[in-house]
Parts: sequence; C-alpha cells; structure tokens
Amino acid sequence: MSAIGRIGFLGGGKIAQAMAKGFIAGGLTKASNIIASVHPSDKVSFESFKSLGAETITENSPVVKGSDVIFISVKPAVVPSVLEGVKEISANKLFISVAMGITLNTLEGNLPETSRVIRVMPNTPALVKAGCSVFVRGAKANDSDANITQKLLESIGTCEEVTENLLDPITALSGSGPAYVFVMIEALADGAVRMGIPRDMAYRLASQTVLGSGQLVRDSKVHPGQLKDDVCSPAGSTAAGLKYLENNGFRASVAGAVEAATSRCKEISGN
Ligand SMILES: NC(=O)C1=CN([C@@H]2O[C@H](COP(=O)(O)OP(=O)(O)OC[C@H]3O[C@@H](n4cnc5c(N)ncnc54)[C@H](O)[C@@H]3O)[C@@H](O)[C@H]2O)C=CC1
Ligand SMILES: O=C(O)[C@@H]1CCC=N1
Repeated sequence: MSAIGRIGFLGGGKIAQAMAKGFIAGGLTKASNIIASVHPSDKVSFESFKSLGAETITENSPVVKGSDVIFISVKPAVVPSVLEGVKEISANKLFISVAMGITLNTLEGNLPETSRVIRVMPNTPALVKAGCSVFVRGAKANDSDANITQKLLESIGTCEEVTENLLDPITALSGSGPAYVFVMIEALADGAVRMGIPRDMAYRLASQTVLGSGQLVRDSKVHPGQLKDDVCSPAGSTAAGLKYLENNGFRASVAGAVEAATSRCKEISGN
C-alpha cells in the first residue's frame, strides 16, 4: 500500500479517470490501490475506468468502506443523494470533492460530523501530469488532510490552497479553461488547414504554440501584454491577425466565458 493509502472515487467519469491515471502515471500509487464506483447504467465509464487496471464497481458503499481517501466525483446534482447513501459508513473518513458549485457547507451537512472534507477544483490535463488544481479545507480537515491533498494533486500538476469564495471563478478559469483552449487549438488548426497546412501538422503546431506560450508566461513572469508586443513586428503579419481578433471581440469573448461559467457555478451553489 502507498503512503496515501487506498484511494476511492464515487463516480468514475472523465475527471476521475484523468486524476486516477495521473496518480498511477506519477508513481503516487498503483492501480490496485484505487477503486471507483459508477452508475449501474454507465457502461462507458465502467469500461474506461476499469481499463486503468483499477477495481470498478456499481455500488458506492464498498468504495467508502475500503478507502482512506474518497473523491466525490459525481455530477453536482447527485452529490446529496450519493452522500445520503453512504452517510452511515462515512464517520472519520476524508472526502475530497471535485463537484462544481457544491459548497463545503452542503458537503459537511450531508456527512457525519466527524467526516473531514476538502474541496478541490482540478482539470483534465491531470491526465498528462500537467493539471492545475486548487483546494479549500473544510472545518474538520486537519493539516495531515491538507498535506495528503497537496501530495495527491502535486503528483498530477500544480496545486495551491485557496479560500472558498474564489472557487466558483477558479472553476470557470482553470476547471473549464481547458475546453476554451481546446476550441482555440481547433480554430487555429481550422484556419491553418484553410491556408493549406495538413491537418495533423496544424494540430501539432497549434498545440505546441499554446503549450509554449503558456510556459513562457508562467516561467518568464513577463506581462502577457509585453510578450504579445514582442511578437508584433511593425506593419507585420501578427498585428494584422490581432486586429482581426480585436474587431471580432476575442478578448471580450474569452473574458465573458469566464464570467458566464462563474454565473453557472453560482446558480448551482445558490450563491
Ligand atoms: N470534467 C472536468 O473537466 C471536470 C469535472 N469536475 C467535476 O467532476 C464531477 C464529474 O464530472 P465529469 O467527470 O465530467 O462527469 P462524468 O459524467 O464523466 O462522470 C460522472 C460519473 O459519475 C457516475 N455516477 C453517476 N451517478 C452515480 C451514482 N449515483 N453513484 C456513483 N456514481 C455515479 C457516472 O457513472 C460517471 O462515472 C462534476 O461534479 C464536475 O463538476 C471538476 C473539474 C473538472
Ligand atoms: O463543466 C463542468 O461543469 C465541470 C466543472 C469544471 C469543468 N467541468
């Protein structure tokens, strides 16, 4: 058994698979230390999770009973009923919820008083150990729980502790953000294909460009506006491309997506 102990997932869908695969690939734990439950009708995530080599079942209780750390990775709407079903066996357990918009208050209110809860917002690049996660401690979570959470999340990318009031906009930024970036990569490639570049080469160059640009912002700590200016030669092609983006509301669209996604999180959380 790894130092982390057995890891359970209530819900074995996309994000659970990304995290579990990252934990295994990062050497943090073995597939044999992981167990997940899925909805009995969900053959797709049953097969996908099972293919990681981890035990995959259609009941929630064995996941809680047999795990030291239990991820809550079902859709927000079913979190209360799933917790209701395992409440009796959840005393003194550590739960880590990734459910969008489900507050610590709701999570703790649906579990026994002695359960410890941490809220996390991960993202799917965890699959390739390039995830971006944040976490918030619940009232009963102790330093050891925070350390375990940090260790788990750092094995699949970056991780920082935040306060709960930031979780909805963080969900909209880094939780949902990969989807915005994938659309951008697809759009870059579509434009390139129209200009005669082969499709596979277009994806390769577009994805490396996004990866390198993110890395440059992160590692150089230079303001992104300055880095943008550095690409724009006077009267050059980039300035022409940027003018097109500005005329078509690119900045407002991207910023607006973060605002719209935050509003949706707030609808779910009732804030
Ligand atoms: N997909 C993503 O990029 C991210 C998702 N999240 C959060 O993760 C949670 C899951 O999202 P996804 O993985 O995208 O959804 P998904 O639809 O891929 O997975 C949901 C999983 O829950 C299972 N499930 C449904 N009802 C169940 C029940 N009663 N008992 C046990 N398992 C049950 C399903 O079989 C499936 O395995 C959501 O709360 C979402 O807000 C958080 C961060 C990123
Ligand atoms: O779309 C969603 O609801 C979840 C939350 C963050 C990413 N996916």
